[in-house]
Amino acid sequence: MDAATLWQRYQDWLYYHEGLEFYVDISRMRFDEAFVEAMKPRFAKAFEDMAALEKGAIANPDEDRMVGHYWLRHSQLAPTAEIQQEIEDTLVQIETFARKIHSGDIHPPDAAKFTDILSIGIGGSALGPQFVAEALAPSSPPMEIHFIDNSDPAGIDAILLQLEDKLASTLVIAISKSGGTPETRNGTIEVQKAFESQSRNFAAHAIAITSKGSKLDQQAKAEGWLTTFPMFDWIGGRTSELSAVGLVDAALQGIDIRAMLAGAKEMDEATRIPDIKTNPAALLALSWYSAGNGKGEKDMVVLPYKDSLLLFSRYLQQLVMESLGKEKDLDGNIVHQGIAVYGNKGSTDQHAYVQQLREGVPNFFATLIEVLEDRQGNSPEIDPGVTSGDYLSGFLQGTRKALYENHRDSITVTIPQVNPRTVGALIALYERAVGLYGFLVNVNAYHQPGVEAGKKAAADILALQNQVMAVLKSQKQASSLVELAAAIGQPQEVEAIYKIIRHLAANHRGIHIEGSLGKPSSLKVALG
Ligand SMILES: O=P(O)(O)OC[C@H]1O[C@H](O)[C@H](O)[C@@H](O)[C@@H]1O
Repeated sequence: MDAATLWQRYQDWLYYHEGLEFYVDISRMRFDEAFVEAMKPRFAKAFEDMAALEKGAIANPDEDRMVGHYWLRHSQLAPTAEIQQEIEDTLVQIETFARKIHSGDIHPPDAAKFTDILSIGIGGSALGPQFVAEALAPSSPPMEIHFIDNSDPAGIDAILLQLEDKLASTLVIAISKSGGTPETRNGTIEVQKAFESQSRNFAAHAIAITSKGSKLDQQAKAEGWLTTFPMFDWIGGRTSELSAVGLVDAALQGIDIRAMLAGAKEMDEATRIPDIKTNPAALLALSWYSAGNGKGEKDMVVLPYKDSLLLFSRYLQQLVMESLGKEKDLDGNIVHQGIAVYGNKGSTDQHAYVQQLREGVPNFFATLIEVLEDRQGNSPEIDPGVTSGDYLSGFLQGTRKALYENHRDSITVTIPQVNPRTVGALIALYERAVGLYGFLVNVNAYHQPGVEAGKKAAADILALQNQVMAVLKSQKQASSLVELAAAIGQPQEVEAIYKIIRHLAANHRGIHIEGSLGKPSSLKVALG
């Protein structure tokens, strides 16, 4: 395509949202008008399905659930007055709580104010709060946030070490929709023990964000935690950033949560329009479909050219991959759908893997996120008349051009600044694009049956470990791994038992080993 035709294509396809000053440019995705025409009937159906979802249809049929994250920022859209009231009450509850924490009206037993937040959660109960903290926390926030998002003991230690001298003024927020996720439970128990080791009353430092009646909810109520915030049944983990899950952390850090919600609401209005060309989420879904043939044949590489948006690609990884990565479509056909997402930030990644993007296996399309404002205030000159921000902007344009010239497509999303309103809008844009794409390829974007298999297998390993320990306790002589497996009645699990023993031995858990760990068949294992 010559320069004049490309410039015309740019102008023809450029989306601009006046109020949000938000641009989406899909001109560097190589689809043609015939493709757009062919997609129109599918989009017409997707727009209808989306409208039904927003009205409260059971859009997550396997779990028999409504899908209501759009109501969070426009409560009047909720299908019942009761849900509308719950949304509004929770928002007021969050704001009142944050105000009282900041003022010291609610304070810990041994300090005048809470100074730090320890947010414990995983998946959708961590990624949104982490992304928003990185993007929006002010330079001197009223409270500093820390996260535990794994069951890694060394990771937990690192966070507890940071907080060792500040536990007296630390507010712990346990976040789990189900209230039973093991990683979150483990982190919470370890933190509870850390408080107890300093003879502090954990309950007076803790709040929970969880579904009503969950195990976590019951624990918080039974132990008299400071308060609880509800996680609604009709909100999925990966679309929960604008529910209490994300808003409590954000409000406590002094982030304007009403502005986040307002930005999301404005974007929702723009992405509700049932017309491909004037709907930015439809433009993204169209581009994803064209890049990967509607089968996810190309990965989505996300490159925000702004350090504070570093975690956006990680956040999108769950939103896109957990929503779209499905074995079966809604009719039960095996489809193996999905779109792989990865990325960190530009131009940093230019010096890491852009070499492969430009010249290597062409199995991706890029999404470049551009922020127009370089920094608040003036920039020093690096070269005469040139700032660091000019370089960054040049690198973005350069990468886009170099990729396109070598037949690598890209989308560019441009926002004026990173602020609560634009971040809310970005979240809403991608939530809607994922929803529309899910309808286009006919998958349930709101369940995650595949995650359960791994969770169940992990629980089986822990059960096996208990059985191994019970057998070892009852035996005087050392046993081989094969003998142990036979004693448990699970001869097929020798390899799993070997790995359990190796892990226990590395952690001083009373296991005595003879033989070489490098030669599993040589091992004799006993307690003591
Ligand atoms: O909020 P929770 O119930 O603890 O769930 C946390 C996460 O765990 C699961 O494995 C799901 O796949 C995620 O969608 C969810 O966000």
